[in-house]
Amino acid sequence: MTSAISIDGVSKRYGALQALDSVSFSVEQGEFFALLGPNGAGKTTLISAMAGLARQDSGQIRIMGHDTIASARDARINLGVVPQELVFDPFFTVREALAFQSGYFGLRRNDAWIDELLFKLGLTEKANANMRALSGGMKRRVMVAQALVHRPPVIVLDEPTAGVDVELRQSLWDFVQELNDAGHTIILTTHYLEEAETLCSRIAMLKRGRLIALEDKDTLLSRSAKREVALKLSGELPASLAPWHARNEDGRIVLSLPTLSDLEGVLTTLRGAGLEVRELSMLETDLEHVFVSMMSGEKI
Ligand SMILES: Nc1ncnc2c1ncn2[C@@H]1O[C@H](COP(=O)(O)OP(=O)(O)OP(=O)(O)O)[C@@H](O)[C@H]1O
Repeated sequence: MTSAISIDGVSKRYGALQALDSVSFSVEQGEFFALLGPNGAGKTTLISAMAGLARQDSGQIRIMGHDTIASARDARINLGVVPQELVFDPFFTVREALAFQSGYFGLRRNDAWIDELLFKLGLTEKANANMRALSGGMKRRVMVAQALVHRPPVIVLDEPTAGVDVELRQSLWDFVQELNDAGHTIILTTHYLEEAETLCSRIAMLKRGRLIALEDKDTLLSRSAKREVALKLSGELPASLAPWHARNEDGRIVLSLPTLSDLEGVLTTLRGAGLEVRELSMLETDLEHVFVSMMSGEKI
């Protein structure tokens, strides 16, 4: 099956700044994929190149098999991008904005789908309101609707929940999840790691324009999962275990073990030192921890 998105050796410079450095990866059809990275990592640059808004210096991007440069129009028709910034014409009503966007894709009779989008995104009552009169969250919903007017199979959301309240965030995710269930491929960039953790099945991480990780969420989590152990002891931690001492937390000593099987040795050492283990628990690792570790260059 053709990949939804295939990115092959894509590089882009802005003057002396290498915004993207030989980035390659593919997103398969039907995936819910997360693209994570700190500010300035190159996420928006990559999305702009996918959408044909910026041109890479080298490398190739294909959307549903269509090259974003050689077959720009076919590539664009297959892609819906919800931009990070709110871009709109303040003089249009919501419905007009969506009709205009449909026209851009050559769709003249698109009212039924526009009505459905308005309904699904809770915008029905705002259909005839001017864009400038909408709250930020409502404008954000219109951005999502705009990206979907041409029913693209591949949908990219560039930090869609920035500045969006909890309730809207949840309804937005329900809707995006519905689209994914219906077979749409979703690529999401977000700073809310818990969103990526709950929604996405595969995660790519960019750092200074380079792809530093690309893995199944579960693999990524299990790479460092459950290797921290919190202990309450009857006395001081023996000096021989000091190298594994990560921190103290809530009156407990947290050890960071290279592998889980090292726990056996730890317990033997503690017994040998005549110490009683009053409490022992494994600490769960969440994506946030993995992310921060990888971004700080720490080995996990
Ligand atoms: N048009 C441009 N001209 C010059 N430099 C640019 C331009 N667009 C982006 N950059 C630079 O390229 C780098 C990557 O930016 P980009 O916006 O792609 O990162 P990002 O990962 O999307 O960050 P954020 O999370 O802040 O949106 C940054 O250092 C940015 O300053």
